[in-house]
Amino acid sequence: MRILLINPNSSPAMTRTIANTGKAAAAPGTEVVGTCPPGAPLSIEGHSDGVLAAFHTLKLVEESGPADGYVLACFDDTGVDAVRERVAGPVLGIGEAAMHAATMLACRFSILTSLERSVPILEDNAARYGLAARCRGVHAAQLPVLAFEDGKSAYAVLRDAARAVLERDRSDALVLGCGGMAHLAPRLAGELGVPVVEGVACAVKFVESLVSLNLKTSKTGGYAYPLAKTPVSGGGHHV
Ligand SMILES: O=C(O)C[C@H]1NC(=O)NC1=O
Repeated sequence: MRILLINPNSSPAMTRTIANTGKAAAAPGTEVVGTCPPGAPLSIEGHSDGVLAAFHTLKLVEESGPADGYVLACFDDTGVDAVRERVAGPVLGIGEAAMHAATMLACRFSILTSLERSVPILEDNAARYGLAARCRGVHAAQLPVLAFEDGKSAYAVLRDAARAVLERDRSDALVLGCGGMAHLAPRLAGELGVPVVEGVACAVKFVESLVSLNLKTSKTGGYAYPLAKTPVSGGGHHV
């Protein structure tokens, strides 16, 4: 099978990190094609970056060859609903994937993301997924997204913030709330003593499973293919 793994921001370093993480998680026989949309913001920090990234991601999907499944590797799950309308295969964002995985491992989980501005977006997503009761809190390490490209300097800040969050929330699992943190998960797991859930690998494995079960995105409701736009003949009169 072929999974298109899209980093919706245009950071080359983060795209490499995400692609490497996805390829390492995939089973033999699963081709993971890692890419990012040219023209998208270098990082996604808040609503307007998200709108721009979703636009360019949608264009990239439409210009890419067919894939059996899709992973969108921005923790805000940017553009997931729109891509689901346009393709047949399963589409999963790393936020939704990681949150669901955490509920299978722990009673309560916390999310640690980059900046405060992302927190309300992720809180709203957890509620939309029906997981607000299991998510004890969403917190920011107060590091810009691109800071995670230099794992060394960001790691200590992230680890200390994670310890504080787990203690404050009394959570028993931690979800990494940024695609750029993917490569830091194994080391954090070793130091924190709780499951550290990272969405890129989770999303690739979930999509892989759905494809292997021949399960695709439903086309009878909210994710139906868009209708062609045909103007009413003689239309254009304003009443
Ligand atoms: O908002 C965040 O921090 C997370 C999100 N931004 C981004 O460029 N990739 C992400 O996963």
